[in-house]
Amino acid sequence: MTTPVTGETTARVLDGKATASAIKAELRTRVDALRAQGVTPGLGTLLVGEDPGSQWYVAGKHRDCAEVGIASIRADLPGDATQEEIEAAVRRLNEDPACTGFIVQLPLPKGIDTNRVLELVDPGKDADGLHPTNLGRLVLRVNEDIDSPLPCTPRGIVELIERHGISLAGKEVVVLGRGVTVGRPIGLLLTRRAVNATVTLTHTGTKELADLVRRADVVVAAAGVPGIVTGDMVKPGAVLVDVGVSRATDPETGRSRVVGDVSPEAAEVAGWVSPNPGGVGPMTRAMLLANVVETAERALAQT
Ligand SMILES: Nc1nc2c(c(=O)[nH]1)N[C@@H](CN(C=O)c1ccc(C(=O)N[C@@H](CCC(=O)O)C(=O)O)cc1)CN2
Repeated sequence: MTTPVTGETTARVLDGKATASAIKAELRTRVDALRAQGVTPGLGTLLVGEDPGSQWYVAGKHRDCAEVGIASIRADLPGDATQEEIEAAVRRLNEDPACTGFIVQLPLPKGIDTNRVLELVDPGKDADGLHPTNLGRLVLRVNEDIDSPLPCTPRGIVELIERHGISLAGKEVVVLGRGVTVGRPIGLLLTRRAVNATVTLTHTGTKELADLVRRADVVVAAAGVPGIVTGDMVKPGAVLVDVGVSRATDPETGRSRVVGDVSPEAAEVAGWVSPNPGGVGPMTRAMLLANVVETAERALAQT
């Protein structure tokens, strides 16, 4: 038997913007302490191509860095950059002492071997927590502290839920989507002893999706399918975390807007819901900063 997280009919908001702001204020203090000891954390970004979304995300990451006192290093390559040119840029960031952590903005252009690029990143500088070594630690360290970066979006989702006073221990979580940045790693994080949730990972081959979602105390919707979580699929009081980022033109304004995986009716049945935008996105950005600060703190502790 599972218990709904709340019994209310009007969903409360998992406010990612406010939570991210609070985390950034905490990080600012930690960055000041590092700088006082002669260490300036520096985030590098590698952006390939001119995709407007990716450009916007990367610009946001550098604005966030400025806010908390982290230095910024940008490496931008044109959309027709070759595999070799991209790999050379990764090597330069690996070797740059000013860059204490960096990310390769995803997706990379078609034809580029993304796994080969990500595997070249120095695991000690992997600010996204997506290097096989760091993902491997997440697999292996079920019960101990993990002294390496965690994937930003999964970590942000757990923080967002827990900082709203919701315990995940013993909860049934259904995840929609098996992508590398969210769906696959979040189960590893949620099933660590410190969190202790029970997780079902669903994907395009899953049968009876609606029945599985209906049992869930917490739904993490990262399928990238607009409105895939409908009202009839949601247990009253459940926690809905909307990770989907699809784009649609607003019929009233003619402007492009974000459409999530959670339909508006589903949000009415839930106990808690993350707005989209304003939920998981700001938390992803805050967790990237946390990874950079923690890497610098660990390096200082080892000197
Ligand atoms: N190397 C990585 N690439 C990508 C990641 C990632 O974590 N690492 N995730 C996404 C993009 N992403 C960060 O890079 C990201 C997406 C969205 C947001 C965000 O704050 N979104 C806003 C809304 C923005 C809008 O209106 O379009 C929000 O949710 O409020 C931040 C980061 C893929 N690539």
